[in-house]
Amino acid sequence: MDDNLAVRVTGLQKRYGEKRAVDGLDLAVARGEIVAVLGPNGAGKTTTVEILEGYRRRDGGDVRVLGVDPQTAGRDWRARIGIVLQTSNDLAEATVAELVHHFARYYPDPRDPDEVIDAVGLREKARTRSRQLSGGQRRRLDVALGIVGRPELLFLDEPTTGFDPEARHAFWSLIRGLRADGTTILLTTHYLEEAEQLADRVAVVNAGRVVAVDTPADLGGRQARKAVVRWTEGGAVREERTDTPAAVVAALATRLGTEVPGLQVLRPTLEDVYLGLIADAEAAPAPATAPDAVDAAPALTATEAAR
Ligand SMILES: Nc1ncnc2c1ncn2[C@@H]1O[C@H](COP(=O)(O)OP(=O)(O)OP(=O)(O)O)[C@@H](O)[C@H]1O
Repeated sequence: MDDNLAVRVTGLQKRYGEKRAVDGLDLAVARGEIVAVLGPNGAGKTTTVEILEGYRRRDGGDVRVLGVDPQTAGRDWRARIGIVLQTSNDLAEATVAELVHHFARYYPDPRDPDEVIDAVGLREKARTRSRQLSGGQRRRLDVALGIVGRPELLFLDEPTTGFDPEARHAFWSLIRGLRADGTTILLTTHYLEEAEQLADRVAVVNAGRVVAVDTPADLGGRQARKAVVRWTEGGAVREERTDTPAAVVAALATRLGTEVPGLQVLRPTLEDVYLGLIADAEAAPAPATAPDAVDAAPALTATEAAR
């Protein structure tokens, strides 16, 4: 059944007391795909991921992860998924190498622990105790422990929070390498650039349901949005909305000379589109079923230098 799907969630419900944390969430993740789940604080992302990981029970809906219901899954299933947990304080005295080697022994077909330590950029820190790592280094250790079991499906909950830009780029390369190996990845993030860099598709969650799911390029009709060409003329900023910005720029260059003063071509960034989707979702009364796409135009704020 749906053999090409690593994750299939339909009508997921989870309440904490009166609070509906997840409220009819649908999501499908194909094998080999990277899906980023975006959404504001409290949208229900972590609750959903924890249900998929088998750490929380649901109140309703159907969930299949690698073809199995996580609520009744056993050890074999658990060995096929990778979860990036916060490093336990109990293990603070162990070194990076000890921890990665130790965790590898829990799995039937682990990756080489030393290769994993290299892959997350911790070779220099292999003999360092985990309590002596910086926040970003500790997170890389978390990732190492999540992937050492060679999971078919990896859950990453806000994996690069606290990373410096260089570490974040190194982490993205690591994730692309895992995808190239065929690993399916479900990640939550608040970094829109991270979603754009890594995800094949993004799912936007608001108030416990998915309000849009698409490729980063097409989310919310992004490709179809008009560009804005902006320039300075006669001391004033002028702009034109257009489907053909190159033609507008060429016409301007002919009219004003080759260097058009203050020239900018603006297109909506993923962040613009995301913020527009959330604003629309919050403005709308809760629908009976979540719409696939919302096509109101968010503000254009991004700048893309014209060539
Ligand atoms: N154990 C809990 N008990 C009661 N309420 C909870 C519990 N865990 C989460 N909630 C509530 O459920 C809602 C969804 O929380 P969740 O952590 O899933 O959101 P999130 O999208 O992951 O948010 P963030 O981006 O802040 O991590 C929130 O309103 C939160 O306060």
